[in-house]
Amino acid sequence: MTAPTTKRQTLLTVKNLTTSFKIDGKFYPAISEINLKIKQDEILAIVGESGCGKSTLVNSIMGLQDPAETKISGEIEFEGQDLTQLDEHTYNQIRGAKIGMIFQDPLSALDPLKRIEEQIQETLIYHTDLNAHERHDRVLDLLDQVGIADSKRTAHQFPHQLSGGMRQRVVIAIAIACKPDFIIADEPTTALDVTIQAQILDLLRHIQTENHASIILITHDLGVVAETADYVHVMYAGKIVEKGSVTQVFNQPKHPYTRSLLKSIPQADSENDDLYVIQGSVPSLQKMPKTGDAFAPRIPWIPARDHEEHPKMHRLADGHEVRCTCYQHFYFKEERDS
Ligand SMILES: Nc1ncnc2c1ncn2[C@@H]1O[C@H](COP(=O)(O)OP(=O)(O)OP(=O)(O)O)[C@@H](O)[C@H]1O
Repeated sequence: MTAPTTKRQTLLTVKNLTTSFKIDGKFYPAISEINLKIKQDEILAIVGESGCGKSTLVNSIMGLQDPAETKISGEIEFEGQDLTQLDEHTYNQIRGAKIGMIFQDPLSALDPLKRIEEQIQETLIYHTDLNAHERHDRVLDLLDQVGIADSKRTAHQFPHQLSGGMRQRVVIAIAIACKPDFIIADEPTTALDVTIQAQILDLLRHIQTENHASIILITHDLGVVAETADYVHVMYAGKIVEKGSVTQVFNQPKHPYTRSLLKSIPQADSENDDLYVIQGSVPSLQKMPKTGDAFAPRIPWIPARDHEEHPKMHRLADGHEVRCTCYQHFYFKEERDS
């Protein structure tokens, strides 16, 4: 983990971002009031369970949503440009060159009919002036960089001839081909075995240090956050409910959702192997309450008066913020019952 400093330059600033999807002719927000900053050389983890809006957030940053079905408001400032205002042509020049993307499932991210070399070369052809010879060298160099031992052989193979971990290394090679300042990794280890997961996380950390890249790491796994990130934003029902350094959030979690997530991580030294289960689920977009704390229905033993009607972010310490004042009154149900 990189020690947080305040001297680095801000690379990406998201201001008051809302992304809504059209469902049966009406727009419903999937994420709203999103404010975040990422500086050079930082790894920011976005964590939350399925449906809380993590992918919507990164797809909005990457401009990957269908404009006919999506409404975006707010600003996404990257290297002095507001990405929400870009046309498709300009976006294409940024994607791949300045922002690299690593997807969850390497198999669907790769073209099954093309050799690995051709797939890496495509990015180089689009974004660089390298000649064929230089591109070939760069492909081998990239495969070396992502820890593929026999780069010449792998360059010649098709995706189905590689293991899941090798395929994800290839996807990472494509993402870093043009040395982007910024990488978005959307659940990069979810489809992989536990031992391979650790290797891929090591690789991401290595790339961040070597290339001085900033990384947004999307995950539902707090273990991954603790291992890899400098900062963490916890999302619930389309909003950031807690943000801070990994140390702040892990040592002094405040929001009831963060505390529940942390309680769900199996403890190596605990005699109790049962996982803590947070009852309920993230509401669908049509059922999302317009006011009140969206997490309140999952902690019904906390009285309504302890939640804010329009929950705001509250500053707890430098960089550490929590949504809604309910954290001041929260306790786990078992604590009351015991
Ligand atoms: N194109 C779309 N049209 C309509 N609703 C959508 C669309 N994409 C996502 N949603 C809805 O937006 C909400 C957030 O989804 P999103 O995929 O961003 O969550 P997530 O946290 O990334 O979940 P997962 O971990 O399962 O990918 C969900 O309720 C989802 O059903």
